[in-house]
Amino acid sequence: MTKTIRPLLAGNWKMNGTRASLDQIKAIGDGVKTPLSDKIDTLLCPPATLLYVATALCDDSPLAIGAQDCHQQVSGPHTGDISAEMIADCFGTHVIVGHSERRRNHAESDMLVRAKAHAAHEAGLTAIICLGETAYEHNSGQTLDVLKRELASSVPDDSTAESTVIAYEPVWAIGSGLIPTRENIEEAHGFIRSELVERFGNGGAGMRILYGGSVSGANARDLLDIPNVNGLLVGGQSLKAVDFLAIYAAFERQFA
Ligand SMILES: O=C[C@H](O)COP(=O)(O)O
Repeated sequence: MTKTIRPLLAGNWKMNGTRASLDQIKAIGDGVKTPLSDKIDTLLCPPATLLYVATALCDDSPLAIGAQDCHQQVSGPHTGDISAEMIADCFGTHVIVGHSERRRNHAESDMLVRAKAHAAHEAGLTAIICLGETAYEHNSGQTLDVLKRELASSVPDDSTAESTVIAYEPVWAIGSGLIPTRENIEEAHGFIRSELVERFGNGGAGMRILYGGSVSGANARDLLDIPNVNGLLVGGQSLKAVDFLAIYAAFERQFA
């Protein structure tokens, strides 16, 4: 772990959560109010329907609230979409773009992801840009080729350490209970770091690289111990406060 990079614990609720789940958001917001919260950034991305209420609910908490996607344009005839400006208007500070579920379910290309990340930057949001190989690509030794292509095509030129977070999420590890080996994660994150430094210099050296895919309270500390893992992007285990806070506790142990 590069200790000078401030770690980030981010939760992605995906298409889960209704008003009945607001008590979980409140409990997470309260649970991350600890003496170490000045060393660890925390973020929760509920569905867009809960975004505005969630930001109000966590007003007095260090927990940031973000969205799971944005349109690449500011406004216009795009039924069902939301813009980065709308997220900022709800006091959201981050937006996930290029998650593999959107790349797969909505045929999102690298260039579209790049445009969405750029739109996020223009709105003053931090873009969390997701990358990662499929099981086939993993098994056929193409992981680094995929990461190289996705980094070059999905990350906009205006990216900085403040405006951009990279999330490495092997598609086959998402929701499967499977996790790459420590060596695989170290290699992937080290490769991402070297590509970022080559392209963005100091900005790339300071950019956070999160690992995502079957993260839990049981494996979080081991993951955080891997060089260039600057935080975690959590799906299923972010839905309940008790699970998310168990992962937060691993951050506290690692960075105390
Ligand atoms: O955005 C989160 C990831 O897709 C990971 O999901 P998961 O923790 O349920 O495997």
